[in-house]
Amino acid sequence: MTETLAPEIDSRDPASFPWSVFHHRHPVLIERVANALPRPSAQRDALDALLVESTSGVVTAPDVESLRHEPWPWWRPEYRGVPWGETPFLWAESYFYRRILDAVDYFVPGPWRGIDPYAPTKAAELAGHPVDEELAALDDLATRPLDEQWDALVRSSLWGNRADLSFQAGPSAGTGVGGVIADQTPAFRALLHDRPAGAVHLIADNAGRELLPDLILLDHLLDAGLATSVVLHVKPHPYYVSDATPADVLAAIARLGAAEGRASAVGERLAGFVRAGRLELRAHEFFCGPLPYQAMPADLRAQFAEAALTISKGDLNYRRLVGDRLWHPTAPFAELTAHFPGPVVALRTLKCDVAVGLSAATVEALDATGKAWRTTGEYAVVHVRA
Ligand SMILES: O=P(O)(O)OC[C@@]1(O)O[C@H](CO)[C@@H](O)[C@@H]1O
Repeated sequence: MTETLAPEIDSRDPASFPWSVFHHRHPVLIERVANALPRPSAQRDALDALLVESTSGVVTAPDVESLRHEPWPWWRPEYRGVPWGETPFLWAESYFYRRILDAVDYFVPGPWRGIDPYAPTKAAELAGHPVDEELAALDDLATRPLDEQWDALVRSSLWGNRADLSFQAGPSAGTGVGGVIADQTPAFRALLHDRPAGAVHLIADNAGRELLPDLILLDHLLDAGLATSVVLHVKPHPYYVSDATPADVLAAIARLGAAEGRASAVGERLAGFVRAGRLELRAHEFFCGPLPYQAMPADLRAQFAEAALTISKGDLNYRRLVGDRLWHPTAPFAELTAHFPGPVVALRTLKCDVAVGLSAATVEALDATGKAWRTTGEYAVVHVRA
């Protein structure tokens, strides 16, 4: 049993990955948000002020009016006046993204309310040529044996997580795919193929090139009778850069429907599943909160308790699932996720310091490469807690 809690991650050390996120990645991001749309100068000023505050200042109070949708304690008033780097990284990053929405008047009644600051980048990604190529590959896949199709769909959902737009902006972007360093794909397969079909939930991560393969996987589950229904949990509003919102799901389904070949059939089928209530979209406020999943509210817990299986996508969901702590990388995934109210599968590429569920030999081999294997996105895991 992993009895003692490992230290919570923060961003105070200039040599650390979290520090580089605040000091290298965020300036690029702020610049992009500031320039992707023609913004009034007050918004530009607020974005610049946020960058200065979060890299060299102390946490200031949020715009309380804009937090009216969310329980105030999530935002930890006790961190006011504390240097950002000394607050937990999970909290600080979440709060940073929340404050970007304040800076661009996302919640303020008026013309800017509800305008997703990341929409231009998301739209460009969805319209891009690489998406056509990726979707065209579906035609060939249809001719392969079912087992191979399943593996390919899982792999594509897994590696789709690499295409997160925030990651692309960073200085530590990896080159070349390293591989799956803990692979419980057979157990994942068994949970769906060797048990009576039930409701499958998927906690989405990024829009665009991650959400497309996620939707294709969900379509497969419904079409092949591996799930009776699917629930897709997305963010109720923009959050970490490319995080999927309900609008992004609808855009992705439309993109599939407008594509050529098999992708188009998948898009039409997905639209039909939505109409028939077999694919349900949910967007709980907790998904934009700065807390680990262990602290999820009772109503959300009850939703997952009803699922035959929940699939958790991506790095941030993984951090929230196991806890954003410097666990020993061999700490068992099943133990750290025992709090989750039902079977759970994590499909994640590694993009931060959190690593668990690895064998000692794997950790030794990765350490011996001398690479920052935890943060480059070159490595991935498929973890299962049945
Ligand atoms: O959840 P995702 O999209 O896979 O990854 C999000 C993420 O890579 O962005 C952060 C840096 O901004 C990381 O700390 C973090 O986990």
